[in-house]
Formats: sequence, C-alpha cells, structure tokens
Amino acid sequence: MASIVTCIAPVNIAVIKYWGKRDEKLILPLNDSLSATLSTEQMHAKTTVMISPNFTKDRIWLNGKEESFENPRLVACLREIRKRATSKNGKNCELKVHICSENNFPTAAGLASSAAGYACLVYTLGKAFGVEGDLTSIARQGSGSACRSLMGGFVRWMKGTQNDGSDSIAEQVFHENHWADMRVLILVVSDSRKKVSSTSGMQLSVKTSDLLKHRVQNVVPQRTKEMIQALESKCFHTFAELTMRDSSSFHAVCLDTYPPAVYMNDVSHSIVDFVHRYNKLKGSNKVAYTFDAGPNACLFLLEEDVPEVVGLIKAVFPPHVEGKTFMRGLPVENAVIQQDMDLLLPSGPHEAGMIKYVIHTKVGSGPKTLDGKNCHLLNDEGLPKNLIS
Ligand SMILES: Nc1ncnc2c1ncn2[C@@H]1O[C@H](COP(=O)(O)OP(=O)(O)OP(=O)(O)O)[C@@H](O)[C@H]1O
Ligand SMILES: C[C@@](O)(CCOP(=O)(O)OP(=O)(O)O)CC(=O)O
Repeated sequence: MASIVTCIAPVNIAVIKYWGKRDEKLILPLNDSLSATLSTEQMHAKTTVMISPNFTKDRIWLNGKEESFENPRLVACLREIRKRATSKNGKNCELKVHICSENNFPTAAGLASSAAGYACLVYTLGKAFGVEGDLTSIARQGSGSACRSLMGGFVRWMKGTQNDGSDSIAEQVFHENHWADMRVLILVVSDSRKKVSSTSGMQLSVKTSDLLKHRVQNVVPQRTKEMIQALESKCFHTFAELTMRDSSSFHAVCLDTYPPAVYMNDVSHSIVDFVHRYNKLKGSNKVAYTFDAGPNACLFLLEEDVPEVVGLIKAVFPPHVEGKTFMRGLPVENAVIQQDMDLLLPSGPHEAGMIKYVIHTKVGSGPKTLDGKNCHLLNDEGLPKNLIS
C-alpha cells in the first residue's frame, strides 16, 4: 500500500549568524546561532513524500523539475530518517520514495530557501516513515540553518561539543506569541541566484579569516546571552542594536575572507544608511536590519511602526511600478511623514526600482502537515501534478 504526506515549513532569519563549520560532513557549526522563524503565510517550502512498493528508485522533483538524487546532503537526510525508522517499523524503510517540493518564493537567492527546503524535507520524511523525537540533528545535515526552521518563534542552534554532532541541535527559546507585535519586512533587492553559496563562502572564511576566529571566540558567546536577555525583556532598542551589529560582524568576516566574499551591494548599504537615519530621527532604534549571504535586507520592527516605515521606504526607494506587486502581505494604507523627509533623504529619493518588492510578514510557527487530497504535489502514480519539462 502506498502512503502519501504533504507538509509546509517556514523560512528563518538569523539575528546571531551561523558562519563557519567545524565539521563539513556532519555540518557542525563553529558557533551558536539564533533566529526568528517567519510565518508560513507569506513564505514557505511545501513538500510531498510518497512511499510505495511500486517505486523502483528514490526520486525528487524541485520546483517542477526532476533533480539528481546524487546530492550527498539529500542522501544523508534520507539515510538518517531510514535508520531511525528501522528501529520502529522495519518494513516501510526498505520502500522507495518519491519527493516533490516547491518554494513559494525565489530559490537560492539568499532568502533561506535551503533552510525551509531541508526542514520541510526532513519533517515530511519523518511523518511518512513514522519517525519521532528530535529531527533537528537530521535537518542540520541538509543545510545547517535548516535545523532552526523545525520550530516556531525564536530558535537557538547549539554548536555542541561532541564529535558525532549528537549535541548540535536546535531548541525553541521563545514561543512565536512571546513578542506578538514583532513584524518583519523583507526588502528584495535581487531574487536571482547568488554567485558564492553560503557553503563555499563560509569554507573560505574558515580557511582564511582571522576575524572569524575572533568572532567565534570573543563576540558570539556574549552577544547570544545579551540577545536572549533582550528578547526575554522585549527591549526592542537592544534587540535591534545586537541584530545590526551581528549582521555587520558577519559581513566584516566575509570581507576579511581572502579573496573577499561580497554579498551586500550599494542598495544594501543605502538601506543600512536609511535605517540609521530613521532611528536617529526617532531617538531610539525602531528598525533593525540584517543581511544573509546576499543583498536582500530583512528588517525587524514593531507593528505600530509599520505604516510609517513602509511609507518612508516607498518614498525613499520608489518602486518601478506602484501597486500590489511592490508591497506583499500588507493590507493597510500607509502614511508618509513628509516633514522628516529631508533628514532621511540628504540628496533626494533614490532612482526607481532599487528595491524590487517588499514582503511583510511576522514571527510564526514551525512546520505543519496539510490535510486533504488536493494538497499533495504528487498524483496517484507518484508523479508531479505540475511538471516543468
Ligand atoms: N524546497 C526544497 N526542497 C529541497 N531542497 C531545497 C528546497 N529549496 C531549496 N533547496 C536546496 O537548497 C539549495 C539552495 O540553497 P542556497 O544556500 O544556495 O540558497 P538559499 O538557501 O536561498 O540562500 P541562503 O542560505 O544564503 O539564505 C537548492 O539548490 C536546493 O538544493
Ligand atoms: C548567512 C547565513 O544565512 C548562512 C546560512 O548558511 P547555510 O545554512 O545555507 O549553509 P550550509 O550549512 O552550508 O547549507 C546565516 C544563518 O542563517 O545563520
């Protein structure tokens, strides 16, 4: 008998960045990291897993196209799930799987698709094979940051000290409702594939950057403690400063890498400048930026400040085409405070189209199983319903 299951999983954005591995194969990090899981309403990976005695080999389709199963990270995740399933129900784990996955946002563009993608893969495989217990140590082997997408709210991935990685797991630090008015704006500067992947960028940093050693030993441990305190007490000013400092510390390591790994571009730096000018005008930190391995900005802010900040973003970085496609996930009308514009725009608005679109979202929950036949991405024969030839 064939069985089929479909799940969705969220993206996460680190406020204390993971950058550098102590073990490439098991994907063990050099430092702890801490992230916010984003709501699946705006951005998610969706994965269907079908197990059937009729299948002759394991197959995977990603965004409508069949991909090779030779990918060692994919193989590792499936092997670990089967290993865990063996001890429970020895029969199913011998059967072959068909996997079909889609992201509802750009893949490999620095928007954490690998995190949502591998979290969803491992979560769905876990459901299909009846595996219980911690899955973060398996998702980690798909992509390090994926282990943080298996839970909602604020999540900490512990570096661990064991050579086998058994203590390098992720845990929820605060539930998604802990800071209910926290909001997130993703400013998409580019959604094309990036030149240097996180995997190879961090490999080179480990080999060549002295600053990375300093970051791992002297910066991250203390900053992580302070970040947890700021989250606990919901002190946005401190949370914002720590978030911005950690983003800059990570990009400084990228520049200290030889040859340098350059992920932020001129638009990213204009966004940094805009945020600092705005915070100065307000007299405290109202917005925080963080950048992953790409030029796109992720802004954290409180709900009450969203209308003003969104209005200002539109004025400072005017869209090419005004309308629904620029602002996604935001139903409210937004106001701009015109009298403050001179301080934010020392030399007038930027040219149109520097920011392609903005996704408005919030902190959300972990992966979910979907119900109903229509939710599956595979048909009764185990082939994708939406195949791109
Ligand atoms: N839904 C998915 N299911 C399985 N694998 C996925 C999925 N989405 C992405 N991936 C894997 O992740 C890879 C993209 O990872 P990459 O780290 O290059 O980009 P990113 O995650 O968008 O960026 P970053 O990690 O810097 O935020 C894809 O090529 C694919 O192998
Ligand atoms: C900058 C980051 O987004 C790096 C993410 O790196 P990945 O998890 O994509 O790398 P691999 O473990 O090699 O797959 C920071 C973070 O998410 O913590």
